[in-house]
Amino acid sequence: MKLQLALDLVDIAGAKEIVSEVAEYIDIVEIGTPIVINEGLHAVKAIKEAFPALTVLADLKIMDAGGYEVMKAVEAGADIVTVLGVSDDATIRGAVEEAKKTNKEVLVDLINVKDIKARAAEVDALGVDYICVHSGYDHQAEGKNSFADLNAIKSVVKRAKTAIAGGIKLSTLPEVIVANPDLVIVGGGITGEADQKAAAAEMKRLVNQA
Ligand SMILES: O=C(CO)[C@H](O)[C@H](O)COP(=O)(O)O
Repeated sequence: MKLQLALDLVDIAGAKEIVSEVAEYIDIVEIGTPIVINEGLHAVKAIKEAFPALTVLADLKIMDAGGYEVMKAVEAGADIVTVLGVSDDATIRGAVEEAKKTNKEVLVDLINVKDIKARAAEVDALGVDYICVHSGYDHQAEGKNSFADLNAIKSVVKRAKTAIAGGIKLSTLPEVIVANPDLVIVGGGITGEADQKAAAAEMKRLVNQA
Protein backbone atom coordinates (compact mmCIF):
# COMPACT_ATOMS: atom_id res chain seq x y z
CA MET A 1 0.00 0.00 0.00
CA LYS A 2 1.35 3.41 -1.00
CA LEU A 3 0.78 6.87 0.45
CA GLN A 4 0.17 9.89 -1.78
CA LEU A 5 0.35 13.45 -0.49
CA ALA A 6 -2.15 15.72 -2.28
CA LEU A 7 -1.11 19.35 -2.47
CA ASP A 8 -4.03 21.59 -3.35
CA LEU A 9 -4.11 24.91 -1.56
CA VAL A 10 -0.50 26.07 -1.93
CA ASP A 11 1.64 27.70 -4.59
CA ILE A 12 4.88 26.23 -5.98
CA ALA A 13 7.01 27.62 -3.14
CA GLY A 14 4.57 26.32 -0.54
CA ALA A 15 4.46 22.92 -2.23
CA LYS A 16 8.25 22.65 -2.15
CA GLU A 17 8.30 23.58 1.52
CA ILE A 18 5.81 20.86 2.50
CA VAL A 19 7.44 18.18 0.35
CA SER A 20 10.85 18.99 1.86
CA GLU A 21 9.34 18.26 5.29
CA VAL A 22 7.61 14.99 4.46
CA ALA A 23 9.35 13.52 1.38
CA GLU A 24 10.76 10.54 3.28
CA TYR A 25 7.25 9.42 4.31
CA ILE A 26 5.40 9.64 0.99
CA ASP A 27 5.54 7.55 -2.17
CA ILE A 28 3.76 9.93 -4.52
CA VAL A 29 3.30 13.70 -4.50
CA GLU A 30 0.18 15.05 -6.15
CA ILE A 31 0.09 18.45 -7.78
CA GLY A 32 -3.59 19.11 -7.15
CA THR A 33 -6.11 20.58 -9.57
CA PRO A 34 -6.18 24.01 -7.86
CA ILE A 35 -2.39 24.35 -8.17
CA VAL A 36 -2.50 23.46 -11.85
CA ILE A 37 -5.29 26.02 -12.35
CA ASN A 38 -3.27 28.69 -10.56
CA GLU A 39 0.24 27.87 -11.75
CA GLY A 40 -0.15 25.66 -14.81
CA LEU A 41 1.98 22.61 -15.54
CA HIS A 42 5.01 24.65 -14.43
CA ALA A 43 4.13 23.41 -10.95
CA VAL A 44 4.55 19.78 -12.03
CA LYS A 45 7.88 20.63 -13.67
CA ALA A 46 9.13 22.52 -10.62
CA ILE A 47 8.31 19.71 -8.19
CA LYS A 48 9.73 16.98 -10.43
CA GLU A 49 12.95 18.96 -10.83
CA ALA A 50 13.21 19.61 -7.10
CA PHE A 51 12.35 16.02 -6.06
CA PRO A 52 13.35 13.73 -8.95
CA ALA A 53 13.18 10.60 -6.79
CA LEU A 54 9.49 11.13 -6.02
CA THR A 55 6.69 9.92 -8.25
CA VAL A 56 4.70 12.98 -9.31
CA LEU A 57 0.98 12.81 -10.06
CA ALA A 58 -0.66 15.63 -12.02
CA ASP A 59 -4.30 15.88 -10.95
CA LEU A 60 -5.59 17.33 -14.21
CA LYS A 61 -8.98 15.57 -13.92
CA ILE A 62 -8.99 15.26 -17.72
CA MET A 63 -12.46 15.26 -19.31
CA ASP A 64 -11.61 15.43 -23.03
CA ALA A 65 -8.61 15.22 -25.34
CA GLY A 66 -7.07 12.52 -23.14
CA GLY A 67 -4.06 11.80 -25.36
CA TYR A 68 -3.05 15.43 -25.82
CA GLU A 69 -3.45 16.44 -22.19
CA VAL A 70 -1.59 13.41 -20.90
CA MET A 71 1.21 14.17 -23.37
CA LYS A 72 1.52 17.73 -22.01
CA ALA A 73 1.55 16.57 -18.37
CA VAL A 74 4.17 13.92 -19.12
CA GLU A 75 6.31 16.50 -20.93
CA ALA A 76 6.19 18.56 -17.74
CA GLY A 77 7.42 15.60 -15.69
CA ALA A 78 4.30 13.80 -14.50
CA ASP A 79 4.56 10.08 -13.82
CA ILE A 80 0.83 9.62 -13.26
CA VAL A 81 -2.00 11.71 -14.75
CA THR A 82 -5.65 11.71 -13.68
CA VAL A 83 -8.62 11.35 -16.01
CA LEU A 84 -12.27 11.55 -14.92
CA GLY A 85 -14.31 8.35 -14.90
CA VAL A 86 -17.32 10.32 -16.19
CA SER A 87 -15.44 11.12 -19.41
CA ASP A 88 -15.95 9.19 -22.61
CA ASP A 89 -14.25 5.82 -23.13
CA ALA A 90 -12.42 7.36 -26.12
CA THR A 91 -10.87 9.98 -23.81
CA ILE A 92 -9.68 7.32 -21.38
CA ARG A 93 -8.39 5.12 -24.21
CA GLY A 94 -6.43 8.07 -25.63
CA ALA A 95 -4.95 8.85 -22.23
CA VAL A 96 -3.88 5.25 -21.64
CA GLU A 97 -2.36 4.95 -25.12
CA GLU A 98 -0.36 8.14 -24.66
CA ALA A 99 0.85 7.27 -21.15
CA LYS A 100 2.01 3.82 -22.23
CA LYS A 101 4.34 5.34 -24.87
CA THR A 102 6.62 6.55 -22.07
CA ASN A 103 5.77 3.99 -19.36
CA LYS A 104 3.70 6.52 -17.44
CA GLU A 105 0.40 5.77 -15.70
CA VAL A 106 -3.22 6.87 -15.75
CA LEU A 107 -5.39 7.15 -12.65
CA VAL A 108 -9.12 7.29 -13.29
CA ASP A 109 -10.99 9.33 -10.69
CA LEU A 110 -14.56 8.09 -10.17
CA ILE A 111 -15.67 11.37 -8.54
CA ASN A 112 -19.37 11.98 -9.29
CA VAL A 113 -19.81 8.65 -11.09
CA LYS A 114 -23.30 7.38 -10.28
CA ASP A 115 -22.87 3.63 -10.85
CA ILE A 116 -19.46 3.16 -9.28
CA LYS A 117 -19.31 -0.62 -9.73
CA ALA A 118 -20.31 -0.66 -13.39
CA ARG A 119 -17.97 2.19 -14.37
CA ALA A 120 -15.07 0.71 -12.40
CA ALA A 121 -15.45 -2.56 -14.34
CA GLU A 122 -15.58 -0.65 -17.64
CA VAL A 123 -12.51 1.51 -17.02
CA ASP A 124 -10.63 -1.51 -15.71
CA ALA A 125 -11.16 -3.14 -19.10
CA LEU A 126 -9.76 -0.01 -20.80
CA GLY A 127 -6.35 -0.76 -19.28
CA VAL A 128 -6.02 2.09 -16.78
CA ASP A 129 -3.42 1.77 -14.04
CA TYR A 130 -5.37 3.03 -11.03
CA ILE A 131 -9.08 3.39 -10.27
CA CYS A 132 -9.82 5.85 -7.48
CA VAL A 133 -12.95 6.39 -5.42
CA HIS A 134 -13.14 10.00 -4.33
CA SER A 135 -15.38 12.25 -2.26
CA GLY A 136 -14.43 15.73 -3.39
CA TYR A 137 -14.50 18.82 -1.22
CA ASP A 138 -18.16 19.56 -1.99
CA HIS A 139 -19.21 16.06 -0.96
CA GLN A 140 -16.97 16.18 2.12
CA ALA A 141 -18.82 19.34 3.13
CA GLU A 142 -22.02 17.30 3.03
CA GLY A 143 -20.45 14.72 5.36
CA LYS A 144 -19.85 12.09 2.67
CA ASN A 145 -16.87 9.76 2.25
CA SER A 146 -15.90 6.99 -0.17
CA PHE A 147 -15.12 4.16 2.23
CA ALA A 148 -18.08 2.01 1.10
CA ASP A 149 -17.30 2.76 -2.55
CA LEU A 150 -13.83 1.32 -2.13
CA ASN A 151 -15.25 -2.04 -1.07
CA ALA A 152 -17.69 -1.88 -3.97
CA ILE A 153 -15.04 -1.36 -6.65
CA LYS A 154 -12.69 -3.91 -5.11
CA SER A 155 -15.29 -6.57 -5.84
CA VAL A 156 -15.19 -5.85 -9.60
CA VAL A 157 -11.73 -4.46 -10.43
CA LYS A 158 -9.57 -7.29 -11.75
CA ARG A 159 -6.36 -5.69 -13.04
CA ALA A 160 -5.99 -2.02 -12.06
CA LYS A 161 -4.68 -0.85 -8.71
CA THR A 162 -7.32 0.72 -6.44
CA ALA A 163 -7.06 4.08 -4.71
CA ILE A 164 -9.12 6.23 -2.34
CA ALA A 165 -9.18 9.98 -1.76
CA GLY A 166 -11.25 12.54 0.04
CA GLY A 167 -11.00 13.79 3.57
CA ILE A 168 -8.89 10.95 4.96
CA LYS A 169 -7.44 11.82 8.37
CA LEU A 170 -5.25 9.96 10.85
CA SER A 171 -8.40 9.04 12.76
CA THR A 172 -10.08 7.44 9.71
CA LEU A 173 -6.99 5.91 8.10
CA PRO A 174 -7.31 2.57 9.98
CA GLU A 175 -10.81 2.10 8.52
CA VAL A 176 -9.44 2.79 5.02
CA ILE A 177 -6.53 0.40 5.51
CA VAL A 178 -8.89 -2.45 6.41
CA ALA A 179 -10.40 -2.16 2.91
CA ASN A 180 -6.87 -2.65 1.53
CA PRO A 181 -6.50 -0.14 -1.34
CA ASP A 182 -3.22 -0.07 -3.26
CA LEU A 183 -2.99 3.70 -2.80
CA VAL A 184 -4.23 6.06 -0.08
CA ILE A 185 -4.41 9.74 -1.05
CA VAL A 186 -4.26 12.31 1.73
CA GLY A 187 -4.34 16.10 1.43
CA GLY A 188 -5.69 18.10 4.35
CA GLY A 189 -5.05 15.17 6.72
CA ILE A 190 -1.37 16.08 6.40
CA THR A 191 -1.21 19.66 5.11
CA GLY A 192 -3.80 20.87 7.64
CA GLU A 193 -1.89 19.53 10.64
CA ALA A 194 0.29 21.78 12.79
CA ASP A 195 3.02 19.11 12.65
CA GLN A 196 2.89 17.90 9.04
CA LYS A 197 5.98 15.75 9.40
CA ALA A 198 4.58 13.87 12.39
CA ALA A 199 1.24 13.34 10.64
CA ALA A 200 2.93 12.01 7.49
CA ALA A 201 5.25 9.79 9.52
CA GLU A 202 2.39 8.22 11.47
CA MET A 203 0.32 7.71 8.32
CA LYS A 204 3.27 6.04 6.61
CA ARG A 205 3.78 3.80 9.64
CA LEU A 206 0.14 2.66 9.52
CA VAL A 207 0.20 2.16 5.74
CA ASN A 208 3.42 0.12 5.96
CA GLN A 209 1.86 -2.18 8.55
CA ALA A 210 -0.91 -3.15 6.14
O1 LIG B 1 -8.58 16.00 -5.62
C1 LIG B 1 -8.84 16.57 -4.59
C2 LIG B 1 -10.03 17.45 -4.50
O2 LIG B 1 -10.78 17.42 -5.68
C3 LIG B 1 -7.96 16.39 -3.38
O3 LIG B 1 -6.63 16.40 -3.78
C4 LIG B 1 -8.28 15.08 -2.69
O4 LIG B 1 -9.63 15.12 -2.24
C5 LIG B 1 -7.37 14.81 -1.49
O5 LIG B 1 -7.41 15.90 -0.61
P1 LIG B 1 -8.14 15.82 0.84
O6 LIG B 1 -7.52 14.67 1.58
O7 LIG B 1 -7.86 17.15 1.46
O8 LIG B 1 -9.61 15.58 0.56
